[in-house]
Amino acid sequence: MTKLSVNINKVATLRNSRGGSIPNVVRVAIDAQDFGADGITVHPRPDERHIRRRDVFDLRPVIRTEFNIEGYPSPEFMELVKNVKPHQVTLVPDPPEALTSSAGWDTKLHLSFLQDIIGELKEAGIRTSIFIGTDLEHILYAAKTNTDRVELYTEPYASNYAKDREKAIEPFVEAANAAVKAGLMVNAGHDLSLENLKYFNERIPFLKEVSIGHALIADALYFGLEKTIRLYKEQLVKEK
Ligand SMILES: CC(=O)[C@@H](O)[C@H](O)COP(=O)(O)O
Ligand SMILES: NCC(=O)COP(=O)(O)O
Repeated sequence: MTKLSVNINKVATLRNSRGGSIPNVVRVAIDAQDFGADGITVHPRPDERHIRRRDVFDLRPVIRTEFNIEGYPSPEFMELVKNVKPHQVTLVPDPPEALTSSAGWDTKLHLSFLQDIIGELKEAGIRTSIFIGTDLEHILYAAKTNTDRVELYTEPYASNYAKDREKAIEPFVEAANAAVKAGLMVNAGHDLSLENLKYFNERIPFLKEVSIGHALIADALYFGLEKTIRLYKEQLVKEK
């Protein structure tokens, strides 16, 4: 079954808005795993707008599922992840001022850089994933980086889902098949939600993991975290 990694960036956003420790990010990570999350994802951005460096160290010992840390592989980021040693690092090409992640890597242009970074992470015993779009050449070059996985950037799917879901999913099915053919495993994330997740998972049945944060935390404001995680997990159950 496709694993659900809950991204708790937005819990930290709420906490930081008042400068205290409510909601408690570590408590939410513990409870999210108790409620069925298969992993916890964080994206410690350089400006610490939500997840802070301190959070990453505080979270590590309470992760009994999988810890996925996303980010641009700056020297500071690499020092952090090699220190913390999460199960997986997802490399994202975001510039420091990015509002959110809005593109995957040009793996052809950055091949040598990514090969070096992935070599360092693998040497540290960390599974690697590259955040990527559906350009088939980028998928092929991702395989040349020696990464374990790619994470398909799903915002274009989410934003076109309501208009025409068959059209929206097509490039992702093609890219996912090309990735598997190139020996890569496939993750996915960004703007996945209760509305669009089930169809995405049905059409790409070999998906290893989805990481979901913004919509899931927003849904938790209405349904509560436990019910919300259950609802998202239900979207990932494969029909017999
Ligand atoms: C890589 C990705 O698509 C998301 O995890 C992104 O990291 C979300 O970042 P924000 O929570 O800062 O929007
Ligand atoms: N890698 C995607 C992720 O972790 C969460 O993205 P979003 O659900 O907050 O858009």
